[in-house]
Amino acid sequence: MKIAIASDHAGYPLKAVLAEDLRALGHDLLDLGAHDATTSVDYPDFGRACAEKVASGEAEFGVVVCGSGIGISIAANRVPGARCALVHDNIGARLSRQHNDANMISFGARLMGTETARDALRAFLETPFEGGRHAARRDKLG
Ligand SMILES: O=C(CO)[C@H](O)[C@H](O)[C@H](O)COP(=O)(O)O
Repeated sequence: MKIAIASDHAGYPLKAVLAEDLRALGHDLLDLGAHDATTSVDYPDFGRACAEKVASGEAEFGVVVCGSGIGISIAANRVPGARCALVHDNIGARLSRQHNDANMISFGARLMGTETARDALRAFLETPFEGGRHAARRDKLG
């Protein structure tokens, strides 16, 4: 799958780990930065850039990371067509796909463990949207 990934400086260390996992799984990665943890950058720029790749169809899914996961998910969700879920664990990752058809996932690198994020990302990618009663609700998200 083509997957876009982005972070700010705070999210960079976790983004690097997740990007490596995605490559190892054979996904085609579009890495939109940031490219180091020391240069301070602004999460809205990276959340928007990633969401635009997903909304345009250039990427099937998007992964975004900042310190808390909050700011970069807010930025992503301001792009029409992006459904970015701020996820803290495996069950949230699964539900974001099953019920919300989320096409982006957001993590807080300063708030969650690396292994939990790795596990949640795998769960997100392997879980299908359930459709049914959830489809009309998803459509109402715009
Ligand atoms: O914006 C955020 C909160 O949603 C992110 O966690 C940022 O990564 C954080 O604010 C960056 O903070 P810093 O003190 O500039 O490193």
